[in-house]
Amino acid sequence: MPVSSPFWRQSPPSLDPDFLRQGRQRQASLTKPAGSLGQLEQLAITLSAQQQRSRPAVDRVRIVVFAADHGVCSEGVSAFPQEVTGQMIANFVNGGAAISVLARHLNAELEVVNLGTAHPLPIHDGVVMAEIAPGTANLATAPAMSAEQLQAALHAGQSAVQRAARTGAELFIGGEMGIGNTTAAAAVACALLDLAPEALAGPGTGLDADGLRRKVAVLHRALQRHRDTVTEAGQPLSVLASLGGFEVAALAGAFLAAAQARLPVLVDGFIASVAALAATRLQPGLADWLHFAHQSAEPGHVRVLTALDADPLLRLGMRLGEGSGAAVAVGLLRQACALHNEMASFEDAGISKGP
Ligand SMILES: O=C(O)c1ccc[n+]([C@@H]2O[C@H](COP(=O)([O-])O)[C@@H](O)[C@H]2O)c1
Ligand SMILES: Cc1cc2nc[nH]c2cc1C
Repeated sequence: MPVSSPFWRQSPPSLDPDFLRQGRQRQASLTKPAGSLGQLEQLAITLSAQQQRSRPAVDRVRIVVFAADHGVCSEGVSAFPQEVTGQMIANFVNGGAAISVLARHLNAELEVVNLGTAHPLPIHDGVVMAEIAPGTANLATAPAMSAEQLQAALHAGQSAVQRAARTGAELFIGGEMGIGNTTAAAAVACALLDLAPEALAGPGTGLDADGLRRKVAVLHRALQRHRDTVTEAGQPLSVLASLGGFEVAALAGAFLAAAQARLPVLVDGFIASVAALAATRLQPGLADWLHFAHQSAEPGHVRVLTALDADPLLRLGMRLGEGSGAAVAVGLLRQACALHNEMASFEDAGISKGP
């Protein structure tokens, strides 16, 4: 039997050109001046080509929150203590977190995947256990994870997408929860974009000026510690293993697997976008499958979005993670589909066409 390459080595499919053409023609036929629905027009056209449906829909939304802890927390890089990661896992499944509320109101399915927390948790029904280790190692002093742990995280992302596809999801949202993960995400982005920590580090959950200076110094040490590994060939994977987090790697795996399953992805904030950046560095064709929901208040996000050539739908000053910004943008995708699918054409409505 031939040995197949791992899923992250396989190129995502390209968008269906027939549906792209049909979608453009339909938008041009609707009773509005050409282009007057702005970004909503291309959104509907792209969704139509992604789903290979002339009438795209995002009624069935699957939100997966990947949670994990970070060894770098021992450097004092977060305003919150590490045990909050596990406590929030409980809050997600108990229905009290922001993403729990948004998922309920969207009638979306919410799944929580625990990739490894440092503090023991009571068993919670409804949490998918995919524990890799009780958190990553401290990325300032050691590789955050081994090659095997990286593969386990990528596979955890793929498995979540396979479960989503089995339930007939029409849109995938990958959320994350992990105290300290803005440090890991900033480190990955610095390495991939060759930018200084000052450009990517921000307050995260609410660091003060002293805390932010400490975070920048930790990032400098981390980049120095890993300078040989992160400049090797096969870079995105070595960068993720040296500097990432389990949830960042799982998101990268999930995005790649979603594209392979022809499942459109709505990307959330800073951490999710860094995962998208690593994944598109691995497979540039992934870009066709990603929609960007919002620009986070985390200052480094804009650098990452620019590198991805992304034009996010919203700018609300959100900086929560969990998939919350993406969940808030689902309404826009639904409205883009409704307009595309239900508006009358000039011909049907008997309205004179312009230029
Ligand atoms: O998504 C964002 O843009 C975002 C920006 C800042 C913070 N967060 C969330 O806050 C946590 C990480 O913040 P920190 O300060 O502990 O690194 C993690 O659980 C993220 O989901 C998320
Ligand atoms: C309370 C809290 C909720 C979160 N959700 C995502 N990141 C978070 C960080 C904190 C601190």
